[in-house]
Amino acid sequence: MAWIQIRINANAATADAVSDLLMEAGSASVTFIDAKDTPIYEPKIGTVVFWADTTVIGLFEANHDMNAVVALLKRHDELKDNLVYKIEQLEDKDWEREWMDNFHPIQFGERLWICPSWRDIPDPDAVNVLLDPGLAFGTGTHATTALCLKWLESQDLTGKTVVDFGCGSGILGIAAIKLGAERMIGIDIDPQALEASLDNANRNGVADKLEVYLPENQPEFTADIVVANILAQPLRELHSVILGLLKPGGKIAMSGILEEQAQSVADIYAPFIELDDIAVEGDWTRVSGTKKA
Ligand SMILES: C[S@@+](CC[C@H](N)C(=O)[O-])C[C@H]1O[C@@H](n2cnc3c(N)ncnc32)[C@H](O)[C@@H]1O
Repeated sequence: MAWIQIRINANAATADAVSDLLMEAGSASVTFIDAKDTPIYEPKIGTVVFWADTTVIGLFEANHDMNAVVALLKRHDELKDNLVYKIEQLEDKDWEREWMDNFHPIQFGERLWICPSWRDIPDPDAVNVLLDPGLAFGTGTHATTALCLKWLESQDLTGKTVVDFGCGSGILGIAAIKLGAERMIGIDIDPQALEASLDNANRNGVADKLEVYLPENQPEFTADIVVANILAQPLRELHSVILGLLKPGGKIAMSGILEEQAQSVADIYAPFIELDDIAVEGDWTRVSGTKKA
């Protein structure tokens, strides 16, 4: 099917209203993107926070009357005199397939492969994780996930209990199980991430070793290993929660940390963790170490 999209320059105050108007105008989907690459640190659960410069994109069938869409948007008080937008005809292609076509098996370290579940496994003798991220984050293509996967691949996980804090697709915890861990506990604020993690655990035949929880439901326990690929701000703010999940002598790897933020994360964890050297991949880093007794 052919599609047409409208991109509207909005801000934190208008993005929600623009989205509502696009839906009212018949948009098949509305997407928000950061116009200026400014990270938003974790909002409180139940709140929606937009970037100061947010682009709102509405997708319509190609024959939709876009003049009517623009007219509707201009009825909004803050948009009527300064609506900045761009209408683009999209190439007619199968967008879902396009994404799938671009996701290929990737190797991490010596043993580990992340394989899209719809592709052939390149090396049947390797440690293979079959993955379909669904609506959750985590395919292995992002440097932050890659930093954690390489770290997990370098550890002896045999018989260990692993916490995947911010589990997304479950990629890190499931890789840990495939690398020998006995039990994985996934924690995420997003119910879709818990669902994707369970689906991927089933796909890999390891569902009996995996438990997933929203933070408010997680039981009390401590683990041998914690991996947390969230962002620097929540890693700093939640340091006592995250450290509370780790046994003395246990190991932790954290990512989602930009290079300029790494020292501030390391400083907060240094009193409790014997830190390794900070690992860097592109703009992103990994802070890791061993919990002091
Ligand atoms: C960057 S993704 C990482 C997904 C996957 N672990 C990976 O490495 O690719 C971050 C995940 O952390 C979750 N998250 C963010 N803040 C969190 C918090 N405070 N507690 C638990 N999960 C959180 C998000 O919902 C998201 O699924």
